[in-house]
Amino acid sequence: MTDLVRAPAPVVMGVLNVTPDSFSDGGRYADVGAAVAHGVRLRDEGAGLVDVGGESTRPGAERVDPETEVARVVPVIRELAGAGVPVSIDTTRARVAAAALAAGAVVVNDVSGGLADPDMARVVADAGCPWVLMHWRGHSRRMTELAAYDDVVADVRAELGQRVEAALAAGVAADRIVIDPGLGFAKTAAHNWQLSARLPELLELGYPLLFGASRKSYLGLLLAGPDGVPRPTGGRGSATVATSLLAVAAGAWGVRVHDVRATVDALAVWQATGRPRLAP
Ligand SMILES: Nc1nc2ncc(COP(=O)(O)O)nc2c(=O)[nH]1
Repeated sequence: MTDLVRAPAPVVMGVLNVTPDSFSDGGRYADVGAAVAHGVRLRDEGAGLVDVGGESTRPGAERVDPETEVARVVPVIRELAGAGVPVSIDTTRARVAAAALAAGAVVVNDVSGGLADPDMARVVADAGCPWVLMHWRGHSRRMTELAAYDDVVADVRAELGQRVEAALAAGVAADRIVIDPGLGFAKTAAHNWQLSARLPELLELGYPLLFGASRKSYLGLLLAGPDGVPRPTGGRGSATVATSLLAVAAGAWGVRVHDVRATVDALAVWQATGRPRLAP
């Protein structure tokens, strides 16, 4: 297994959604050949991981059955792994994760942090692979109810801590765990900015942190024009690079992005400048 979690940070995780309805690139890579070509391109641009997802995680997106999800991701993962591309599987289902690992994936990226499928911890523990535990409050359109926090950073930290404890209790090794604040999942734009500004408080949990802001709607709101219309997803690349770089400077282990080259270039500047840190 690739010990990515011990890899020198920062890791750039390139997004490869093989779904017809993902919010920013839905449908573009539904064809296996196109998907594999894009995954290889992301690796060639400097992605340390290519994150393959077969079910849109967009709030309110139609769920797909496990068979469909497996059919979407396994052929792509098998070819990417065969081409030497390190792959993470973006799924909340143990069965899909197991099939993806068997096809050559080396990391499980679980937006539910293990909540959606009680079997996921066993699959990950048996595989001995890294497991990204993202903060999540369920598959739901009811964003406002789910986005109720006293202090979003303290609450996310506490809930991620619970997910970590559950993973450890299930036999997952501590050095295989990566945490993720889950930007945009049961969070308002204000919550996302508070989490971005206070990442060191999440890092106090003692685990590598993956930061996933790429092209998300809160960036569109920030960049809205005078008419109040949010910037479309295709125009959020610069803001994504900026917030990803700031997250790395604050101590993030990795960033999950669509635009790998731009991110890798920005991180090269950060490295050349001596890897300056944001004061906690
Ligand atoms: N670990 C992790 N995984 C994720 N998977 C999907 C999305 C939704 O974005 P997409 O539809 O562009 O993939 N965001 C995350 C995230 O923030 N963190």
